Amino acid sequence: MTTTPRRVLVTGRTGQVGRDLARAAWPAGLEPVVIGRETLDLTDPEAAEAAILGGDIALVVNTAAYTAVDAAEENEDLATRVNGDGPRALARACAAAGIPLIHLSTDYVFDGAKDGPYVEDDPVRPLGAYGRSKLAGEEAVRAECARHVILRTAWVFSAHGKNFVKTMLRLAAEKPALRVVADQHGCPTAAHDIARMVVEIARQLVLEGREGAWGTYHLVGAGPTTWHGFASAIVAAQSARTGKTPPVHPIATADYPTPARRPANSVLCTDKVRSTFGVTPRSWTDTLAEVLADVLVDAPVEPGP
Ligand SMILES: NC(=O)C1=CN([C@@H]2O[C@H](COP(=O)(O)OP(=O)(O)OC[C@H]3O[C@@H](n4cnc5c(N)ncnc54)[C@H](OP(=O)(O)O)[C@@H]3O)[C@@H](O)[C@H]2O)C=CC1
Ligand SMILES: Cc1cn([C@H]2C[C@H](O)[C@@H](COP(=O)(O)OP(=O)(O)O[C@H]3O[C@@H](C)C(=O)[C@@H](O)[C@H]3O)O2)c(=O)[nH]c1=O
Ligand SMILES: [Mg+2]
Repeated sequence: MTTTPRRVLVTGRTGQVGRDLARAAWPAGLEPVVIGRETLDLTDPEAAEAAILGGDIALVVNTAAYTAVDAAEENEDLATRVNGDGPRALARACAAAGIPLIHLSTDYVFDGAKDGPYVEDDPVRPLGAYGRSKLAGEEAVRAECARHVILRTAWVFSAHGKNFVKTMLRLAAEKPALRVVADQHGCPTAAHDIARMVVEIARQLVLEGREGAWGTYHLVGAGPTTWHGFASAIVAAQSARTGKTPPVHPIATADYPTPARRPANSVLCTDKVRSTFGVTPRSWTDTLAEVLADVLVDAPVEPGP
């Protein structure tokens, strides 16, 4: 006997996580419907209703967001409309349709002053406009849709889109040396690893009808590092292929001025998501190797002069 698969609406089709959710291995009972801005612009609350109500949807996964951290300082209104008001409209529509919402958030809701990994109920205090806008989204989701799973992830990388890995590959090809901050600690996370775990959580919520696990979870790659540590690993892997090894100099945050302030420590503890959903985030060193292989197949990085 076959049953009709349950439809899971995924936003952010062109984004890192949305793209990998489209490519992920979904169980037979779930059918991802991955949509982009042209179908659901998060700044249009009526679009959220239209996409969810009457769409025969069993779950929504919201990966779409305004993610330009520095630009958000000058565009906080737009960032807040996309990251705060957009999720509010989605959450309202989910509640009206009687379905749960998985919503992605960020380590940048924390101020970075904690000594040690952040747990889910640690106090939040974003340092910048992007973090404030994402915090507004978390609060709106909690207020509007009781059946929610908020997943805070961090330092997302993939072979596609804009991310730190792609930036470092480009700089390593162009520059004789790199300078990267060594006093900001966090957890690099591969988009395909997020996608794999989101699918498993979706399976439990929809196919097992799991109730009672609603709330906020940290979901990041295993193995804390610094941006300098991350950059060094990227460049080392790259130089094994190109034979070029530009040095990666550790610098202080003060020596790399940016419009947005970033947390000095945003290492997240993943015990809660592991014990609740039985998912195990993979080491970023392993997933980095997979992403680099993908980058080089898709768009070989030119060697520098
Ligand atoms: N990237 C990172 O390092 C981190 C990301 N996160 C969170 O994880 C989630 C996924 O991030 P990631 O995949 O990297 O994001 P990307 O920046 O790769 O993609 C963002 C997506 O959001 C879409 N989007 C932007 N504005 C709108 C809008 N007004 N209406 C509809 N869609 C819109 C973009 O569409 P378009 O192509 O049309 O612009 C794109 O598909 C986000 O919630 C983000 O805040 C959390 C921690 C780290
Ligand atoms: C390019 C470059 C950056 N840096 C620093 C700047 C900054 O402190 C750090 C990371 O820079 P990026 O701008 O790539 O990363 P950033 O945009 O801060 O990445 C963040 O994006 C949002 C969406 C999130 O939610 C966060 O989890 C996080 O992934 O590296 C250097 O030190 N040297 C360099 O050459
Ligand atoms: Mg950035």
